[in-house]
Amino acid sequence: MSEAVTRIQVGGTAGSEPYEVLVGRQLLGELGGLIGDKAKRVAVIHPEALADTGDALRADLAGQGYEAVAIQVPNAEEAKTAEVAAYCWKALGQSGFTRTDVVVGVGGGATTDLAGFVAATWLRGVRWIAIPTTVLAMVDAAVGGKTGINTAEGKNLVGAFHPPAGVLCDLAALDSLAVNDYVSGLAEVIKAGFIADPAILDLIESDPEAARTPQGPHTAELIERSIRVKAEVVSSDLKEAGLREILNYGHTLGHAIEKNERYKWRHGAAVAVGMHFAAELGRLAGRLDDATADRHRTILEAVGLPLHYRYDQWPKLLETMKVDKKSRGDLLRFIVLDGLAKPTVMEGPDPAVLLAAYGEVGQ
Ligand SMILES: NC(=O)c1ccc[n+]([C@@H]2O[C@H](COP(=O)([O-])OP(=O)(O)OC[C@H]3O[C@@H](n4cnc5c(N)ncnc54)[C@H](O)[C@@H]3O)[C@@H](O)[C@H]2O)c1
Ligand SMILES: O=C(O)C(=O)C[C@@H](O)[C@H](O)[C@H](O)COP(=O)(O)O
Ligand SMILES: [Zn+2]
Repeated sequence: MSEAVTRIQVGGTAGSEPYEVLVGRQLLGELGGLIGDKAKRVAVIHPEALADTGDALRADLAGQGYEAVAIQVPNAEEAKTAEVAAYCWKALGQSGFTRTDVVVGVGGGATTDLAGFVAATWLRGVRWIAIPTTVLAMVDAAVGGKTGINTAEGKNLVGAFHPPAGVLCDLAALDSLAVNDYVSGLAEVIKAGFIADPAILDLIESDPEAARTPQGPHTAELIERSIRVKAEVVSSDLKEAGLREILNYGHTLGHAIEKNERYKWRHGAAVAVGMHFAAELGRLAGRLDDATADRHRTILEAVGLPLHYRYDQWPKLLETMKVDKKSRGDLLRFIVLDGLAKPTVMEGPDPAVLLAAYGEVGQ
């Protein structure tokens, strides 16, 4: 018996085209309809780890009459570079890709960020469809239209807001994911819990060990709840004029750690440390109650996410945080909580409080 498909609408306000995020199994039958009949060519951008999936998709699309090409890119953050984007542009140019043709990004968040960026920049913007294959990409990266690549100076420093035409989250894809990558995605799920939907935290805390696997009893609900949080925020503030900044909870320090580790740490792991830091910052500034701050430690630790980073790296991390996209001039800005599900912006925190918060995180 096939499981039900959940459809979550995104956008449709403030001039952005609406699109759907589908969550379920065996969703590939939906792809042809999303691509549409104006397209002649389809480029399937996939990571090395999903070579078979990329080729199967290409063959399927060719069988449907499209001129389909598969573009294989490196795994993980190695794909989010100007060089790899240029490689993709070359492949599109060589296949005669026009404005009515469609890019499909299948993979984790690194691949969908790259594929979306390639689609945003090719001919100043062609349609693209995301097929996220990690928890993190399903609940966060593939939804909301932030696309981009890294530079030597930092994370996602080059990019564009370019929403997809549709997102297909096939839960079966999660079965082949390494446990480390599955757990990394839980950081963004937990983020959605702290900033907007505490029921997510309750579900994870009811059995943290089960939450670490796709076979856990709450997998679909956790993914759907997190997507709804993201969908609601980006639908009202696509270009991060205000509200959308709450999705950056834990990211100011998290991105600095990723850069410091030359992108060898998974994004979710770095964001977990960043959320621990943000919770301590909120607590020490007298905004966040002890129980909610402590809850960050217990839930992140319970699913196996890291809480700590190297104490001696603070000066470098502070320097990197200055180019965070939330910074304004010399003003550092952090998302903190005024309480559970009450995210807010903290501007220009006292350097002594920042250091004290890092004192709880560094070791
Ligand atoms: N655009 C956004 O709004 C947004 C939101 C959150 C995160 N991100 C970005 O997402 C990226 C992290 O994404 P991620 O955690 O998915 O990591 P990832 O894309 O690096 O994937 C992790 C690894 O798993 C492999 N993989 C992917 N799917 C697989 C599967 N089903 N089976 C086996 N292996 C598979 C990948 O090839 C890679 O080696 C970061 O670059 C982050 O900045 C973007
Ligand atoms: O969608 C958003 O907005 C987010 O901030 C979601 C984050 O989880 C994501 O990692 C995003 O790519 C970070 O954006 P950035 O603008 O800080 O690079
Ligand atoms: Zn993130």
